Order: sequence, then structure tokens, then C-alpha cells
Amino acid sequence: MEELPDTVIATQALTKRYRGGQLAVDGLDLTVPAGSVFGFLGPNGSGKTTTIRMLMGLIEPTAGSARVLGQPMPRSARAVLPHVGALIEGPALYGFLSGRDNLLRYDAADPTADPRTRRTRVAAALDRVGLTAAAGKKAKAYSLGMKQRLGLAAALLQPRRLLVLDEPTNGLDPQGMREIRSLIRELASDGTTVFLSSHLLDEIEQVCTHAAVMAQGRLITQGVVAELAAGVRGRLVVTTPDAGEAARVLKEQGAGDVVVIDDRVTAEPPDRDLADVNAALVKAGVRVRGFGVERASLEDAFVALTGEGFDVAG
Ligand SMILES: Nc1ncnc2c1ncn2[C@@H]1O[C@H](COP(=O)(O)OP(=O)(O)OP(=O)(O)O)[C@@H](O)[C@H]1O
Repeated sequence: MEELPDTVIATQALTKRYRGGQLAVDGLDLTVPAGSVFGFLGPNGSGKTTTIRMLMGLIEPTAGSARVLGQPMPRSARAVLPHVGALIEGPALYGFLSGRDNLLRYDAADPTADPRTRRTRVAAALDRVGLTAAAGKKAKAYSLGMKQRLGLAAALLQPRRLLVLDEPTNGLDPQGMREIRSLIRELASDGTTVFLSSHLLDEIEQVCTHAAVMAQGRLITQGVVAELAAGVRGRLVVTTPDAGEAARVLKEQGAGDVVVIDDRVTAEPPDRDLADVNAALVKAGVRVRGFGVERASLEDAFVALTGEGFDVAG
């Protein structure tokens, strides 16, 4: 392998057009820094899985190029993939085998894995994902979260420089999601770069240091998570017992997308001094308890950048 580059994944004008003509990924320039937890965010169908499959050398790009760990893909797949742990489209497990036996089998399929240390390696991976107590249970009796963790354990049998996880919390309940998230944080704190796709904005905000946002096969933006939303104005929030009247005044003042929930009225702030907006509320007899602009979320940034709502369904 080359010396560890600062950039773990880099693509240039990466493009995939499927045979049916569908342009799934369109001129993607992606830069994933070493040591990041990188969120690859986009609504369903925006091209995330297609990108990941190109990065892992599973499908050929139509145009453009991709480098993973400094090497061109898919050409260097054989040299690169042993350093990459991947969990794509759910783990392939044998339900009739125990969690431990699944991992033993998986490890045995790896020609570079030393059989003499297999049991130790499997025990360490089970421990890592918190499945030691359930290791003897058949995999088909595992919850979805446990199956997902077993898949992660399989990806962690060898030391990895990069982990690629496609929608790792898909289908999990909130507790299962929390478990996977804390595991991801732990892995990252050991220096493994984690690249994960998600259609869940708040998940990316909670766990990722960096993110790229996709829509319809194109990159909308990428960078440090905290900075992605920084250039975007957050929503105006007014707390008042006179919410209906407040909403009317805010609209009059030029606020957009006014939403009333109980005593909270939120809106896109109008393009004028907010002191005047507050004064107008008070003048109209609205009893204002709270008035301020919330920090913009990644969702606000997405809406601002695409002019569309972020589809969180599915
Ligand atoms: N094998 C294929 N043949 C033809 N079109 C495909 C194929 N796989 C995906 N597509 C299309 O390419 C587009 C991008 O799909 P992709 O699965 O990469 O998106 P995604 O962001 O991963 O979404 P999801 O989260 O739903 O998997 C979609 O319009 C999809 O229908």
C-alpha cells in the first residue's frame, strides 16, 4: 500500500448511468478526509448506494474516477479491499448458525486470516459490538439491531483503515440506532475513518464530523458538519400564548413558511431587521414570551440549497 494519504476517498467526476438509461450518479467530486466520520446524506434514490458500490469496486463507473486509500478503484480492489470493512445492504448471515459460528465461517473465508488466531479474533469482534453474551444464540433469533451488530463484527475481524456502512441504522428502533451510533463513535476514536450513508439528517448531525449531501445523483455540498449549516439562516421562533395573531403578523412582516404548533410559531425570517418584526408583534398586542433565531440545522441547509424539502420518508 501507499503511505496513508490524508484523503481516504477521493472521486473525480464520478458518474454512473445504468443500462436502462438512469443517471444515478452525476459528476461526483467527493473528498473524505482521513480520521473523519463522514456522512453521505441524501433522500432515497439520490445515488448513495450506487456511489458506494463504485467505491467498493462492485460496479464500474460510466465515467470519472475513484481512489480509495490512495489507489484507483476498481483496478486496485484486491490491494485495497482487505483494508476496508464494509456493511452494504444488510449483512449476509446464516440464520441456522450462532453469531459466533457465523463469524468463524466468515473469518475462514478470508485467505489472509490466520486460522490459529481465529477464535481470539472472533471473540474480540463479538466483544467489540457487545454480542459476547448472545454469541451462542442462532442468528435467526437475533433482533435486527443484533444482526446489524454481527455484520459490523464481521467487518471488524481485521484491523481496518476504513469502514463503509450503507444505511447502518436502517430499520432499527431508537435503542438499536443509539447502539450503532455509539459503536461508530468508538471506532472513530480509534482512528478508523468511517464512511456511512444515511437518509436521516439528524443521524448525520449526531454522529458525523463531515458530510456530503446528495440530491438526484449530484453533490449539493460537502464539508465539516458544523460549517455546512453555518451559512444558512435558522428559523425564527416566537413563543407566545397568542400564536394565531403572531402568525398573522409574521406573514404580514414578510416571514415565509409560518408554522404554528401550540404556543410556538416558527418561520423563515424575513429580510429585515428582526427588532422591527418584534416591535410589530408587540404593537399588534401579541404577548411575546420568547423571540429568537434558532441555529440552522443540516435540514435547513438542505432546503436552502436545493429549494426542496428533505424527504425523510422510507
Ligand atoms: N441496478 C440498477 N439499474 C437501474 N437503475 C438503478 C439500479 N440501481 C439503482 N438504480 C437507480 O439509480 C438511482 C439511484 O439509486 P441508489 O440506490 O444509488 O440511491 P440511494 O441514494 O442509495 O437510495 P436508497 O437509499 O433508496 O438505496 C435511483 O433512481 C435508482 O432507481
